[in-house]
Amino acid sequence: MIELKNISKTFGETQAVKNISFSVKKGETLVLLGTSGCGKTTTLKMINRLIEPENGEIFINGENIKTIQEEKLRLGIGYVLQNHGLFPHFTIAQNIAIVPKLLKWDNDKINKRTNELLEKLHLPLQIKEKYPNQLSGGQQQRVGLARALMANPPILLMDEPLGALDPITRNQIRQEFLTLDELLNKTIVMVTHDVEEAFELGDRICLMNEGEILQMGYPNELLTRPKNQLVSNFLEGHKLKLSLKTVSLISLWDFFPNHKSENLESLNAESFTVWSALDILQDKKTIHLNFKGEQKNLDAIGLVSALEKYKQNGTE
Ligand SMILES: Nc1ncnc2c1ncn2[C@@H]1O[C@H](COP(=O)(O)OP(=O)(O)OP(=O)(O)O)[C@@H](O)[C@H]1O
Repeated sequence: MIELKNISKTFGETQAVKNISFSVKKGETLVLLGTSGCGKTTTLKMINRLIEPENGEIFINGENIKTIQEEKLRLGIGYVLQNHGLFPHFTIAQNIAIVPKLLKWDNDKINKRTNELLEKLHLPLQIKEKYPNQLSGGQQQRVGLARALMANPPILLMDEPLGALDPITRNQIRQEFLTLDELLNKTIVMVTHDVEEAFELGDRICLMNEGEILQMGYPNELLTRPKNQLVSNFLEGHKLKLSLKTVSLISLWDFFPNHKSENLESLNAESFTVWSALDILQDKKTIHLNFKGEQKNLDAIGLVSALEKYKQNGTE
């Protein structure tokens, strides 16, 4: 779907991107992860030609993007900017309608689609007549996403979409991203410096450093088979949490104590990782779970002991 071949970009003395190549499959979310200044944003902006590379080529669906007229290219690519990028003197409705106006949609169609997206993104319809600075940071960020999704582009580029938000709002919107139907079939390239965000949202991760790719792979691969010490060091402080987030409850199922739940209402074990189960167990003493017709009760001690057994079994 998107393919970068030997791409480089230099600004004056700074080699921002050094001969990188990667591809993103249709429907996949690829996260560009790395510390500030490693070349993530420059890479992203070369995909919609906001920046032109000096070497290399980029293809979308096999077509070299140099041969596609810039405006036409950008109409097929939604772009969510760092700090939302809304125009301050436009109302929310006007901000959201920018691309549909270029596509010459009639007002009725724009209005219907706007309402549909505001609803899906949990935004009240009254905000349409407001200006960006009358909205909270989280609402502005959601509007930025709505604007990018309006014309339902097959590709979405997102630059630190949650960067300016407090951790709680950030976490909340992150969860919404994971379930939003509008994002399900999109090919997404997202930039972040937040390791947990990358592991939660990315199907694959491209870890960058000083304009180069350190490692590209599935979250689990980076965690369990880091290519070198730099990758390992980058993930070091997050390893425990990330590994708990990648272990699912069903992989521990056989190690859970085998007494039946008396409770008729139980949760599907398939929806949980060890991390999310621990999160619930902070408030509740026991979780009632079901998996393939079996029911079990789980408390924090049972969970930790199952995790130990799982590790001893070498299944990690
Ligand atoms: N227009 C520009 N002119 C000069 N230097 C630039 C320009 N854009 C980026 N750079 C430099 O290129 C390097 C890569 O920048 P880039 O914005 O791609 O990094 P990044 O990984 O996205 O960082 P951040 O997370 O801080 O946005 C940095 O050293 C930056 O200072």
